[in-house]
Amino acid sequence: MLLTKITFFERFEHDILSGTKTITLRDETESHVIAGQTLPVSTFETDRWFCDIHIIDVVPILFSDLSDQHAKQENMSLSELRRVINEIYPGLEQLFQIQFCVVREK
Ligand SMILES: CC(=O)Nc1ccn([C@@H]2O[C@H](CO)[C@@H](O)[C@H]2O)c(=O)n1
Repeated sequence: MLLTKITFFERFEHDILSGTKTITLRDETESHVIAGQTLPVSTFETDRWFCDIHIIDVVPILFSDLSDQHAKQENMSLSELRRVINEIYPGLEQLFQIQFCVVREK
């Protein structure tokens, strides 16, 4: 079943809107989006809509294969990215990289 919306933690809103965060790494349950889809984005905390994103692609990626390139696309250092993912998805190895661009803003 395709997702019809996606949420992000509020603390990433600025980076998403400024275009410095262009990927998100999710678990399998949150990976059901496809290239070409446009999705409304809201904050996880209060479900406040703040933009629409266009999905560029979705590819599987292992936690252990994360590189500086992924971190750069998250506007973080690699150690920061690994720590953030470990907090959200403790011990999870199989992730999915969703690449996106913002197409409409609040
Ligand atoms: C419930 C919900 O909203 N979940 C998530 C899950 C992930 N992320 C961000 O994606 C990147 C890799 O995981 C990091 O920047 C994360 O913080 C997010 O913002 N929100």
